[in-house]
Amino acid sequence: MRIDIVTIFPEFFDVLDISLLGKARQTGLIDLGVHNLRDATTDRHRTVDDTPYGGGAGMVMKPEPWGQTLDSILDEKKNADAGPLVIFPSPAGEVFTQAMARELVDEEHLVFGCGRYEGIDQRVFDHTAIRARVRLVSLGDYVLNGGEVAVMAMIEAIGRLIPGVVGNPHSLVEESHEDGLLEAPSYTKPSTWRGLDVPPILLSGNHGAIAAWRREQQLERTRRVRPDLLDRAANEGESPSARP
Ligand SMILES: N#Cc1c(-c2ccc3cc[nH]c3c2)n[nH]c1N
Repeated sequence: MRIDIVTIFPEFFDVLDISLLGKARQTGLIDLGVHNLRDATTDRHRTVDDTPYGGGAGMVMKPEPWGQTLDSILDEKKNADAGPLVIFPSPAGEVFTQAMARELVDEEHLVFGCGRYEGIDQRVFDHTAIRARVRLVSLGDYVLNGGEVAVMAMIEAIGRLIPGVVGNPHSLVEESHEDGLLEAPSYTKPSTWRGLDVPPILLSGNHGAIAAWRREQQLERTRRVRPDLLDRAANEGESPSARP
């Protein structure tokens, strides 16, 4: 997978040199390009923002540096459907979910555009949508100062699903949200710790009973902590376990 990131804080993504994603880059599973939006400016101060038309607090990101930077990433010869998917993190976007991560891991090329200030001039989204598929995506219902944190989270959630990135692919299946439920509690040695025992079923060796116990734990935890996930599954006509 090719990933391009447009940002005014390129050093923010230095962390993608380490851990599993860093290894994925070394082995060629992920090809990453980070583009400093200020490199597309022409003034001495490398200005990327200006005051908003219509007034209002804060500053808006100018369209010109975005247009020039995206020109260097998007292949004009490809039609919009054949080219990369351009994702702009935005509090006004569709909420990012594990299902979306699973959908996006099949993309050959993702471009992430990190806004700052009060956001990006709307014409950047409109013009980009002429030449590429565009999605505004939100990390959740809270306010961040820019798109970089959201892009980091999305890249990790998507990148770890690329075959070969995570050592044991089976571990991807038994995680929260993979089957529409929260994961069951986990335990390891010692069997007693500070007077707290591991549930005896987990020491029984009865794998069928262990699987049933874990399933019940998932359902109980999801009912208690995230009943909305059960509602979502019901509305989508799926049993929580029905993950494609
Ligand atoms: N994704 C996401 C976001 C943001 C966000 C994204 C981009 C910019 C650019 C300026 N401020 C931003 C906030 N806030 N909350 C979320 N869940």
